[in-house]
Amino acid sequence: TRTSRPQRILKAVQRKATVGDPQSVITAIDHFCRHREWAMNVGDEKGSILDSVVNEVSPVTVLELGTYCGYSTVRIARLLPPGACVITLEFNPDYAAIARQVIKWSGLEDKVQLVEGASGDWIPWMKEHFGVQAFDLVFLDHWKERYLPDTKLLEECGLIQKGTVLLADNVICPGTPDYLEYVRNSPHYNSQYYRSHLEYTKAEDGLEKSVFLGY
Ligand SMILES: O=C(NCCCCCn1ccc2cnccc21)c1cc(-c2ccc(F)cc2)cc(O)c1O
Ligand SMILES: [Mg+2]
Repeated sequence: TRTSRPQRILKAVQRKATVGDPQSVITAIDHFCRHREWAMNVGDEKGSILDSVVNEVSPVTVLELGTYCGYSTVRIARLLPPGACVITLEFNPDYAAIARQVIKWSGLEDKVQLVEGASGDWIPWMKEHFGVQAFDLVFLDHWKERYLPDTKLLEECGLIQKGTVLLADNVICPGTPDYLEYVRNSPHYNSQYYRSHLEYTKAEDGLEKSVFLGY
């Protein structure tokens, strides 16, 4: 097919969603991915859990690892008060280009900083480049084998402090066994599993919420 799946998702947003209305962007993507083509957005069911964690944490600075088309970026940013922002990292330039347009359509570009690159390269520069002290919330949704090394890197860089909440997608499907073992057995984290389903399917998946307790 000439167009990519992210391009078709953007088309669905431009056809069905209202400019400046984040909820209509979310609804348009969920409808397209449930009824037309599956795609790896966190989706509506796990998305509601994400919403509740964002509301509970009321973060000022959020780090999202894995933007894809910007679906979860929009879900998070729409709940942030003025002055709060989400820094979202995307490795794939084609995904990033689509996400920028989806975020713009939702009218949330002032609350979002989209950065292109690999987590391992960017995390050590976050403090210096963005003037971030520590993140209040980190949403992990990128390469599943990078969840653990990047959590350790965030710790080493002082970007995780007492009270920082890590929320990880796909801890069952595709699965992140080494990450789960780490946060569930570490005395420095208080971890909780939110059982759900893989986006737009009946397969089990879930989110793991881990609160850093300090050293
Ligand atoms: O792979 C997934 N996501 C990651 C995509 C690539 C991220 C690349 N990337 C972005 C930022 C970044 C920074 N540094 C390095 C790399 C970086 C994913 C997969 C499934 C899935 C797929 C098939 C299936 F049969 C069942 C489930 C479901 C999900 O919800 C997912 O999230
Ligand atoms: Mg995911």
